[in-house]
Amino acid sequence: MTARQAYAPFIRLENVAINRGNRRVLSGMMLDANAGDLIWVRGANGCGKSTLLRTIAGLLDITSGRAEVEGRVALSDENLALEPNMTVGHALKFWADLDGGTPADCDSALSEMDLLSLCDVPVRYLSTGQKKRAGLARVLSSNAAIWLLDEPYNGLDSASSAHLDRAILRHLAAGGLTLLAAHQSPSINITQSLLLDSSGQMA
Ligand SMILES: Nc1ncnc2c1ncn2[C@@H]1O[C@H](COP(=O)(O)OP(=O)(O)OP(=O)(O)O)[C@@H](O)[C@H]1O
Repeated sequence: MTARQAYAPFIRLENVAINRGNRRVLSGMMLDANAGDLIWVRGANGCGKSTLLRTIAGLLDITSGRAEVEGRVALSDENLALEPNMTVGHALKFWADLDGGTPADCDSALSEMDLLSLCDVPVRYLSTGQKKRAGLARVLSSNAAIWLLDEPYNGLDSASSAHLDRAILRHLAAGGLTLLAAHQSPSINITQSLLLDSSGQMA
């Protein structure tokens, strides 16, 4: 959390259930996550990890239970959410502006995700790994207290993974909160893991 964020972030889920279409995808979700926490969300394909992150981001409604999210949220998932025709630099500054970040936040995120040399390249020309790094740079430059990272290491080379780890650690040390959905354990220390079984319940 930076000085610009007045309140400590938290996420509380109490017996949350989420339907998608006519199907119950998640049920019985409980979570109490606070500033400085790194929560690893894990489970088999289709168990509901992305659904959980998208719900906390406010993109999906809960069906029952109680969900409280305090703090600005930034989500990185398979949807890049950067305008394909803008250059990387402009696209990031556009979003940072909306998300409470500054041009300086953008420059440091571009540097951290090794994108400075691609600043003037249209987003649509980026490779898979470069797109992933650009999506993560959007989160890093957002000034959000809560980072929701869906499979953030997929497609990243080892240098970029190490940069991301450092950025997460700095975010946590500054009072941020991170939920990270991944099949592999993160290489940095987690606070707790949230294991979902194949029927979308906490295992
Ligand atoms: N729009 C939708 N309508 C109905 N069902 C959906 C919709 N989107 C996802 N689902 C279903 O919700 C379930 C959970 O999907 P989700 O993407 O959250 O899983 P996941 O754990 O992130 O999977 P993976 O590890 O493969 O990324 C899946 O069974 C999926 O088919």
